[in-house]
Parts: sequence; C-alpha cells; structure tokens
Amino acid sequence: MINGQTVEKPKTVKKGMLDNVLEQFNTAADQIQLNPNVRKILGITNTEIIINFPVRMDNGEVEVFTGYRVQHNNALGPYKGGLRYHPTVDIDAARALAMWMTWKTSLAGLPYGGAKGGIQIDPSKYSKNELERITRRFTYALGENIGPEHDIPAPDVNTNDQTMAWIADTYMSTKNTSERSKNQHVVTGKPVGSGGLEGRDRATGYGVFLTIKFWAEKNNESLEGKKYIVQGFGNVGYWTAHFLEQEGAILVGVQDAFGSLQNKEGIKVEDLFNYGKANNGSIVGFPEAFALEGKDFFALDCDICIPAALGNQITLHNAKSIKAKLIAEGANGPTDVEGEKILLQRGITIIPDIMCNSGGVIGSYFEWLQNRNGELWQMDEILEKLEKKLRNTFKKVIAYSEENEMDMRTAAYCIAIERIEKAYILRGIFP
Ligand SMILES: NC(=O)C1=CN([C@@H]2O[C@H](COP(=O)(O)OP(=O)(O)OC[C@H]3O[C@@H](n4cnc5c(N)ncnc54)[C@H](O)[C@@H]3O)[C@@H](O)[C@H]2O)C=CC1
Ligand SMILES: O=C(O)CCC(=O)C(=O)O
Repeated sequence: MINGQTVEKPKTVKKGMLDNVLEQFNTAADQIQLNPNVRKILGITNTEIIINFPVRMDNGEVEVFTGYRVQHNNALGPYKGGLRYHPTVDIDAARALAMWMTWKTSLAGLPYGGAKGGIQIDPSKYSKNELERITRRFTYALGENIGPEHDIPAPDVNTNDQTMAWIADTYMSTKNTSERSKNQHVVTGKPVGSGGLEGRDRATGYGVFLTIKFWAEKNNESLEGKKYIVQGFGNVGYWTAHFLEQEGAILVGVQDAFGSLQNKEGIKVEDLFNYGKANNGSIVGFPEAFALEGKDFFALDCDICIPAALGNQITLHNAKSIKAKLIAEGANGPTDVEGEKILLQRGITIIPDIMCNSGGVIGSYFEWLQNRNGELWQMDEILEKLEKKLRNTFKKVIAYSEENEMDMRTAAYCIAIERIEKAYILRGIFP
C-alpha cells in the first residue's frame, strides 16, 4: 500500500514468488499500520543489477550468461543473501528472494539488509573448470556492487563453499596486495581452512531442525518416532534430516530434482547421502526405498513435511492432500499464498521460511564476524550461539502470534518490519 494503496508489482510480469512476498508484506504492513513512507521504500528494491557476460567453454566456443544481483534494502546494515545457479533465476525471482532476505535478517536481529542473485544456468551441463570460469567472470563483472561492508553473497541452490572460494579469490585479486586479506569477508560460506566457519555447512539444516524441536517442546511432544518427509536432499534437506534422525525421527519420503522415494519403515539418512554422493547427487535408484510418482510426494503419510528445495511447491493444487500437521519451510517461499490459506484453514502449523531457515544467515554472520575480527571460532560454541539466537526468535514469534491471534508467518513479518520501520524513524527521516 502506498499512502493507503497496496504495493503491486508491474502488471506485465507473470505471477510467482514476487506476488507471494508482496502479498505477505502487505498483510503484515496492514496489521502494524506501517508508516506509509517506509511502506513505499520496502515495497520496492533499492538496486537491481543485470549482467550479460561472455565465457569461453572447454570446447573453445563462447557462451553469454545472464547474472543478477538484487539489493532490496540496507536500512539495518550491508546487503546479505545467497547466489543461486538455476534455470529459474530471473529478475522477479531475485527480487522476491532479496525481499525475503531483508525480513529474515531483520527478524534474526542481525545488522544486515537483504539481497539475492545468481545466474540463469543449469550447472549440471557444465564442467567444473567451466563453472569456475563462469563464477570468476561473474564476480569480476559485479565489481564493487559486492563488497565486505556493502553486499555479502553466500551459497544457495547449486552453489557451495567452492563457489564462494572462487568469488573471494577473484574479488580479493582486484585489490592492492596490502588490502587483499581485509576483503576475505566479501562472501560467507567459504571452505573451512580458507576463511570459512566451522559448521556453516550445517547451519541452515541445524536451524530447521531446531525450530522443529522448539515446536515439539512447546507442544509437549517428542520427535522420537515422528515421521517426516523432505523435498530437496541438498545442503538444507540433508542436514535437517541428519539432525532429525539423531533425535529419533523417521524419514519416510524424500524427493529431489531427479525423483521421489518412500519407505514407511524409514530411510537411513547417511546411507541415502552416501548413495547420492556416488550417484551424481541423485537419490534415484536408492535400493532401500521405493520409487514414487512426484505428484504423490506431498500426500505421503507423515507428521512433519519439510520443503527444502525451490519456491511455490505447496500450492492450491496439493495443499488439501497434505497429511503432515507441521510444515517446516527449509526452502525460501515453498508455500504460496493460496496454498497457505488452505493449510491454515485445516489447522496445519507452518514454521515460516524467514525464521525456519535463518540458521544459515546466522552462521554467515558468525563467519563474517570471525573474518572481520581475525578470530577462529570452534564448532561447539558456534552451534550453541546459533541455538540461543534461534530460540530467542522462536519465542518472540510465538508470543507475538499468540498475543495478536495471527499465524506465525504474519507475526514474523510484523516483528521484522517493525524493526526496520523503527530504524528509519530513529534516523529522523520520517515523522
Ligand atoms: N544453503 C543455505 O544456506 C540456505 C538455503 N536456503 C534455501 O533452501 C533451499 C535449498 O537450498 P540448498 O539446500 O542450499 O540447495 P542445494 O543445491 O544444496 O540442494 C537443492 C536440492 O533440491 C533439489 N531440487 C531441485 N529442484 C527440485 C524440484 N523441482 N523438486 C524437488 N527437488 C528439487 C535438488 O536436487 C537438491 O537435492 C532453497 O530454497 C534455498 O534458497 C535457505 C537458507 C539458507
Ligand atoms: O548465508 C547467507 O548470507 C544467506 C543464505 C541465504 O541465501 C538464505 O538465507 O536464503
């Protein structure tokens, strides 16, 4: 709403994640009667960078790739958010994902704003050497649009610690020799041993697991014997399942980009992980589970459903068939607005993405601090700090939702947006 009117995206663009994030924002902004000037600012992105850049392939041919970096808001600190390599990356996806980062960092109480980006590419079609050249060329083209005190990328879908190491190395090589080491925190999610943080690899999944555990504690339930399904068996899906299994929960269904599996008796997480590693990252053909039609995945019988892949997976079309009583959003934007309405009407609880998967960016914050202060932190203290931070956020969101009789997503948005509004008002810009 701008001066009483709902903020809308340009009419020509197809409906997708951006519609969802704007609708979620408008709902919360109405609830808190957000200052109209702040509403205007937050309803649109600050900066949008689109770069077409050429790279020579292994066969000598040149291909031109399109890369994006969208910086939504930096009222609370430098822009922060991942880089995704996927065919679905476009300007709208980057806008939506950048907005989610702003709410996520604010809710977590971090000194960051929100950004997101990536390259429109199917990385499975390229060799490791090609991906390295693509990443380095993209970094070089981004130039000073990223920086350790300005905009700090991190891993997302199909990027990892190796990708971050290439970015850090390329960015640092553009600096004078004496300045190079001061720029290591231009990215987080780097390999341990090259500025990375112990535990950043598992931080997102650990956070997803913790929010599920907090929910169980609140309801006086145990995770022992609880059945769960996971969509996406990459960084977030695998680590979430790893920690849930340690707590006695049973994985009964899993889906990745290649196929779906089920086993009512349980799928052993580490066995599946090792199988995937030896099978080009695909779960298909895992001998101790049964293949399943992709369309039947979300209807599997279970207590907890963890979408940990892409956006817009739980929609009008499958929300009615979901059996789980808890959805823990490991992915960004996995539930669209229509799907969410159905789930809430059916009494299903949703732990919203901006809280559920915030362990990743909290881990990134620790890495950034470690690099900035020239420190090396230990795994146990990192996981302890992460748990403390997330528990605090969880309590705040529950209390807000109960006091104001609203779902957890709207409560989380209200808290996040109020913090940004306060920052603008304290600066004295708006009455
Ligand atoms: N890596 C991180 O630290 C964080 C990631 N996230 C979000 O979590 C989600 C997953 O990210 P990562 O695990 O890092 O990515 P990843 O690249 O490590 O794994 C992605 C997984 O999703 C699967 N997948 C892709 N397309 C699919 C489809 N159409 N249907 C079913 N499965 C599909 C892939 O096969 C893979 O198993 C994304 O939404 C990302 O934005 C959120 C917070 C932090
Ligand atoms: O670790 C980060 O900085 C951001 C990770 C990310 O992209 C996300 O939380 O969606």
